[in-house]
Amino acid sequence: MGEEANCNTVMEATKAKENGHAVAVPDVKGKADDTVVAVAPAAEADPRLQGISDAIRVVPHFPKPGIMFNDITTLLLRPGVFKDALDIFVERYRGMAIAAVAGIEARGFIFGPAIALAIGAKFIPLRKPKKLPGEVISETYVLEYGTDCLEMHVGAVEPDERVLIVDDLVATGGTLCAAINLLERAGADVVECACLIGLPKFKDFYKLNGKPVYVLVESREYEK
Ligand SMILES: O=P(O)(O)OC[C@H]1O[C@H](OP(=O)(O)OP(=O)(O)O)[C@H](O)[C@@H]1O
Ligand SMILES: Nc1ncnc2[nH]cnc12
Repeated sequence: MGEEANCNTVMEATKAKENGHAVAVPDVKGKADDTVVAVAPAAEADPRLQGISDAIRVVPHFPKPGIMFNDITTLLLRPGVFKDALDIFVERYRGMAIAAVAGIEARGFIFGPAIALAIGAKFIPLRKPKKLPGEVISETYVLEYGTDCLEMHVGAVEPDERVLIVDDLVATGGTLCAAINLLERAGADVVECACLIGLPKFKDFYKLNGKPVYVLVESREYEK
């Protein structure tokens, strides 16, 4: 098994496997991992994924030059596609004894609560600084430029509770790493991270700090 990525590095790719055949995932750190895990269903096998990809608008040069912004608000305007995305996650996580879904502010709040309700789990908001009124624990993380911070209420999660982390998109993985750290510091058992969108080189299934990251579609690098 390969060395695992940590929160100060990019994610490490793994070999993925579904229906008996391994899928080689690009090795973003230059070192492959022999871990064999499941992947999201291929677009050919699940037509819902193409619809999800098509419903996400790519906005060039937002919020700054050079960024191809993946805008999920266009997907939200299409209830059938929105539901498809939620259904895929619910189909995956139902029956996995997940006690809590932790959503990352802001866009993780759009998907996380619906998934939590559907699988019978509680919802934990992981918020940006100074938004939560109670006692919090905080985790600072590095962005492309500068730093940010996530906070969680003390007592939101019990030790050993199985937790799923939800966000809309994984880019560098810094945000998910901070979320994993926050939950693990509180004693939670982070089962997996789930995102609608991953950067192309991180698509399918890979690990971050030892935790699987499940991604439905890769981000498009062009305008539609
Ligand atoms: O993998 P990373 O490089 O950490 O980037 C992914 C994060 O970036 C976006 O949030 P953003 O920080 O823009 O916050 P917002 O949703 O509050 O606008 C996105 O919703 C993820 O949370
Ligand atoms: N390209 C992108 N689109 C939307 N949100 C993002 N967060 C980080 N990179 C992003």
